[in-house]
Amino acid sequence: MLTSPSELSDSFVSRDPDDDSLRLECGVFGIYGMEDASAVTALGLHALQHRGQEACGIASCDGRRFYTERSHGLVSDVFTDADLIKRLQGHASIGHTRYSTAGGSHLRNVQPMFADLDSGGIAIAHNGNLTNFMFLRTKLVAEGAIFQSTSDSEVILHLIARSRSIKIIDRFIDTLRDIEGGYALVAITRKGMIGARDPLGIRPLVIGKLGHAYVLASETCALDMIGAVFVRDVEHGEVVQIDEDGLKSFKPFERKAARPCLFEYVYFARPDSVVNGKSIYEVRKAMGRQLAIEHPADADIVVPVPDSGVPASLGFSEESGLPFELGIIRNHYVGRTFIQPTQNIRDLGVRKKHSPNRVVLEGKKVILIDDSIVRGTTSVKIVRMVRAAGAKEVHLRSASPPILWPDYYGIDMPDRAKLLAAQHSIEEMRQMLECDSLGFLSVDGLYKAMGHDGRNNDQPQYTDHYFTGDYPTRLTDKEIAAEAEASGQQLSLLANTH
Ligand SMILES: O=P(O)(O)OC[C@H]1O[C@H](OP(=O)(O)OP(=O)(O)O)[C@H](O)[C@@H]1O
Ligand SMILES: NC(=O)CC[C@H](N)C(=O)O
Ligand SMILES: [Mg+2]
Repeated sequence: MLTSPSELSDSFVSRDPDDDSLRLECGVFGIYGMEDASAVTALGLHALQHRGQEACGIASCDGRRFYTERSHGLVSDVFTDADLIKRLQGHASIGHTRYSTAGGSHLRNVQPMFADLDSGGIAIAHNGNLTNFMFLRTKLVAEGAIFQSTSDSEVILHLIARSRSIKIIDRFIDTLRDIEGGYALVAITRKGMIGARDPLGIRPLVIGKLGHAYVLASETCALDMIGAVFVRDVEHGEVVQIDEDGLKSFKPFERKAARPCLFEYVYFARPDSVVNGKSIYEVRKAMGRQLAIEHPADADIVVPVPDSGVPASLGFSEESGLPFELGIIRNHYVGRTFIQPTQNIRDLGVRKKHSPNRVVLEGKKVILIDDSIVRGTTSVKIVRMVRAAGAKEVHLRSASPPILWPDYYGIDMPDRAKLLAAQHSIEEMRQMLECDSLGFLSVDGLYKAMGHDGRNNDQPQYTDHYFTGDYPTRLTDKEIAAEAEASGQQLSLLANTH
C-alpha cells in the first residue's frame, strides 16, 4: 500500500540531528542572449549556493527545444563537467538552488520546472512560498489537473497553462493575479525570459547585463560572480519581459508600498550583496552598532558567532570601542549529512561546526554576538563552549529582535512551539542559554540600522512578521490547513521519486 505523509508534513527534509539552525530559502538566476548560457548559469548559481543547499537545477533553451537537469546536492557537485554546455544548450537559461519550504526534498520537487504549453514550452524557477498554494492546488486537482510534484511552484505552471490569454506575458500576469505570498520568479520560453517579483517585493530579484545579455538573479553577488553589471532591482509587483527587442516592464498590480523581507538583511543575503539599494554588509554593521547602544556590557572582547554574526560584531566593536576577536572558528567543510551513530559521537559533534579559540577566550569577559536566535540550539552550544574554553563571563547579544512568529514566504522557520522567544521571557531565555546577560536588538533599533527613524507602524517599511506577527498578505492556506489536516487529506499518494 502506498502511504505518504500529508502535504502539511511533507515539508520534511532530512537534517543532521545536531543542525537545528535556521535554514535558507532558494536562489534563482536567469540569462538571456548569451552563447552557452547554461555555463554562465552554473557560475551564477555558485554565488547563490548560500540560499539553498538541498538541490539545484538548470534549464536552457536554444529557441526551439528545452533542456533541463535537476539533482540533489550542491552546484559544485552537480554541475561540474565541461559537457554541461553540450547537454544544456542554448542562448537562454535559468537556474535554481533549493531549500524546500513547500513539498518535500524529493527530486520531483526540484526546480526549474518545465511544462509544455499549447503555445510552446516554459521553464520556471521560484524563490519564495505561496500562501494560497494548497487552496489553488485543491481547486486545480478538482478540475482535472495532474500534478507531477508536491511543490507550491508547480501551481504557477498549471495556472499559466490554463490562462485564456494569447500572449505568454499575459498568461504569466493572469497567473500572478491568482497567487498570494512571496515570490521572485524567472522563466524562459522559446522567445525570451520573464522575471517577476511579488506585489510587496518580499523576495529579492535584480537585473544585470553581461555585454548585450540580460541577467536576472536573487542577489547582486551572482552578477559579480559572472562579471555582469548591476542595472537595477526588479521593482515590487513588476514583471519584466526580455527578448531580442530588449527589456519591457509591466506593472499589473494595484500599486502598494513595498515591504521587502527584513530577514534578507539580517541573515539570508550574502554580505557582499546589495539588496534594494542597501549593502548587506553595511546594514549588518549598523545593526551591531545599534545593538551596542541598546545593550552595552562591561566586557573585554566582542566575539562573533560565525558566519552571519560577523558584520554585526564588527559594528558592535566599533561602537563600544571593545576589540573584535575571532573567539570561535567555523569549520566550512562540515557536511549536513553527518551520521552520529552514538550519543557519545553526537556530543563530540557539537564542535564539528564551531570550535572555541581558547587563546582568545581564556579569562575574558566575552560579548558573544549572533545575528539571530531561533530555537536557541546554536546559542546554548556556543555559550557552553566559550565558557568551557575559559571565558569568565558570557554576554549574549542578538543583532535582531526576538523571533516570535514563523515565516510563510520562503524561510524555513519552526512553528511557534519551537521558537525560543515565543515560549519564554528574556530572563527565562538567559537562564536556558546559560549566559550572564542577554540582549536583543529592538524592532525600532533594527529599522534605525536600516536607515529609518524607526518602524512606521502605519505603513511599515519592511515585512517584519517574525518579530511582530504583522503578516503582510493573507495566509489563505494557514486558514484552511487545520481543516485539511483534520480530514487527513493527502496531496499525493506517491511516497517518493528518485
Ligand atoms: O537559534 P538557532 O535555531 O540555533 O538558529 C540561529 C542560528 O542559525 C543561523 O546560523 P546558521 O548556522 O544557519 O548559518 P551561518 O553560519 O550563516 O550563521 C543564525 O545565524 C544563528 O546562528
Ligand atoms: N525556499 C524557497 O524559496 C523554496 C521555493 C519553493 N517554495 C520550493 O519549496 O521549492
Ligand atoms: Mg549563525
